[in-house]
Amino acid sequence: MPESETVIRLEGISQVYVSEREASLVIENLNLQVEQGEFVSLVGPSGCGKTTLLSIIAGLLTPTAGEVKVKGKRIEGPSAQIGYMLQQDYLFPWRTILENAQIGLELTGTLNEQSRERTRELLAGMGLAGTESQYPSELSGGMRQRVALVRTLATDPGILLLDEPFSALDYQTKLQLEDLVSDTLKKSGKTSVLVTHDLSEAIAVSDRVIVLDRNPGRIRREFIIPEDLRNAQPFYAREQPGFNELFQALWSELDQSEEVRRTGESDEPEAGNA
Ligand SMILES: Nc1ncnc2c1ncn2[C@@H]1O[C@H](COP(=O)(O)OP(=O)(O)OP(=O)(O)O)[C@@H](O)[C@H]1O
Repeated sequence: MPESETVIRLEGISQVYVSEREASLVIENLNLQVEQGEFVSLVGPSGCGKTTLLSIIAGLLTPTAGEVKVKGKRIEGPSAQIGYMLQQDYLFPWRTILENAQIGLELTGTLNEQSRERTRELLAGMGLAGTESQYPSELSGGMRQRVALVRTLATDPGILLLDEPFSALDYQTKLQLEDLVSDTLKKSGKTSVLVTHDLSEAIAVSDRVIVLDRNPGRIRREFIIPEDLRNAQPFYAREQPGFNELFQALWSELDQSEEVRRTGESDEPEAGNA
């Protein structure tokens, strides 16, 4: 088994948001490592700082304390090696599908015949061949989200940050897209961090699921997903033995996390922030 390589390293991350009325500690002394090719999901109660963490990893937000390293180098701003995909597709309605998909290439000055061809291939791989000259309004929600994924992958980032990318889709489309995304990212060896509220999605697509506490955001517990679940396609992982037990364990951890919030008590995280 090859030695793992740490791609993302968060060290002692704290984030305080300051408004006119108050300062709130949203994340406290959080440490996290994500290895090359690993798929990690972050789950936790609303407001525990999941999106804030993704923004910090993406270099869009400088943390109040601590540092982020990507492949050993400190992140100080947005980087071409990190792609970010959101709940909404944010496609430009006046651009065709191909023009939307290659916008990152234009912005990074890397649009050429070769990268355009690669984008066409990515569209075809997502079942979108033939839509290149159509406009976003002519596509379904699931198709648009696939275009958004192609746009993110077109610049070939090594790291993918996914902030609830499936949550606005109907259930069937969501399951199909989970399979497609998981398959595409695994085959291309990307390192991925997904934020989701859907526990079964987190179990089905991840190598590791991290449960966060709120007030302040800290790692409460992490779950390593067993190999047979990891090797199954997300759709079928849900039918594997052990899936329901894992779901219950995660649910219970989340419930306790909510309980901490409701009572205002501090609870020692079981797995620590390591
Ligand atoms: N720019 C900001 N300024 C001040 N407070 C902020 C800012 N962004 C987020 N917050 C606050 O920080 C906390 C964490 O927000 P964040 O969006 O990171 O949480 P989350 O876990 O992603 O939430 P959700 O699951 O609801 O999307 C929330 O209380 C939010 O109101």
